[in-house]
Amino acid sequence: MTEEIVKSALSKVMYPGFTKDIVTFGFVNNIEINGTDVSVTIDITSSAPEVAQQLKDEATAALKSAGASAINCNIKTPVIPREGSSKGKNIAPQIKNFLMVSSGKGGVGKSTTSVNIAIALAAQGKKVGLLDADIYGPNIPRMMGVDGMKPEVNGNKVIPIKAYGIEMMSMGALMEEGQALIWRGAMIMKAIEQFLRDILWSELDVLVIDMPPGTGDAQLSLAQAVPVTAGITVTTPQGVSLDDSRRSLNMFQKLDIPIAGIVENMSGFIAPDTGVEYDIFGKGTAQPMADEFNTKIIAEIPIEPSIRTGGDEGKPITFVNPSSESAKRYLAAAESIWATIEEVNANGGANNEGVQPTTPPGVSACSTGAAAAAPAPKASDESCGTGCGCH
Ligand SMILES: Nc1ncnc2c1ncn2[C@@H]1O[C@H](COP(=O)(O)OP(=O)(O)OP(=O)(O)O)[C@@H](O)[C@H]1O
Repeated sequence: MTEEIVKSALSKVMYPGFTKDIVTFGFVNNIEINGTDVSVTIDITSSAPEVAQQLKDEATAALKSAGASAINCNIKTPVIPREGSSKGKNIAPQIKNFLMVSSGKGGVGKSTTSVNIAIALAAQGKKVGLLDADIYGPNIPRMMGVDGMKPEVNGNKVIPIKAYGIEMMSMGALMEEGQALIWRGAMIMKAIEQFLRDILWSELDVLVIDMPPGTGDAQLSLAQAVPVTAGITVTTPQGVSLDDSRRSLNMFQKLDIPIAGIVENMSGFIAPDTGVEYDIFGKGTAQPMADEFNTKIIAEIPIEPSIRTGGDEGKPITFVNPSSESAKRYLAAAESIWATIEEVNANGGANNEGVQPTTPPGVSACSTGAAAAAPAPKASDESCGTGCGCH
């Protein structure tokens, strides 16, 4: 037996429900050969016992017909979070933690923050996904250097794009530009649910989610679909931005999302020639708001030209220049966020039971115009299909 023979045998084993084999998916690891004895580990993304059993049977049969005698086929499945580590509805249980990145208004640097925090968390050894749920202005693909790249679709699942060591998916990578601009209510809910259910995310330590600006349907849908472990809000130091950010923090409270802190972005300016820091929009002005919400400023990120060029060119500063002042601040913010996530989990985990739709007996929760117009759910459906979360 050789590694080539083993791989060729296993490449005949399709992943259940897909038209692609387990070798192409990259699920086959640790091939050990001793004469005709073969030991392999198959690392899968499903935690369903029947999938593991089917793969074990098919892989063992394939190896046997390729000439192996003693076969040890170890199927590794994702660890489902401990009972009690989070509560309520969770349509993406292979993801351990969810971090919602919000802002009161557009253009304050929410996507820039999401990208750099995601990269910082990955640099600190976490398995990270980055979901661009800013359906109205999906610019994460450009910032991650994968603009225009279409993800691979397999069956009815989409495989996340990989960049800078993290898994990424964006509405921008799935549809034509501007297509989502008129989306409202039920369509947004459906899109958010699909991002979580129909994307083949691996077993992640954390999914960083870049939300659309403001406090609307997308935020509510996300909070109802998964227990969000922590939320951060991004603001600039000007009073008008702070007012809007207050609404964001209020929303976290209403949705039972633990607040991990505030990123004050464009906080001062570091002159690239001298390194001297100047106040432009102000600096430290978010502190009273942090006190009001019993949270903290986890980073003051200055206006730095290389943050913008890094975004435009798809070269995030935290990856390409981790020793820069701004990158150090993103890394410190990521540490602080992780500490909050651990604290939340140590205290029973996130819980979205309180934000599920409540329905008086005999009345459908699908009471919005768009949802009411949707086809009636079949008895076997997991949900009514409108994403209203009523089942
Ligand atoms: N600290 C910073 N220094 C320099 N440029 C920055 C900084 N933060 C963000 N930018 C730039 O400001 C612009 C807006 O940032 P970004 O797209 O991250 O904002 P946003 O809040 O996600 O906007 P929207 O929600 O409207 O999509 C981008 O060109 C980005 O590169």
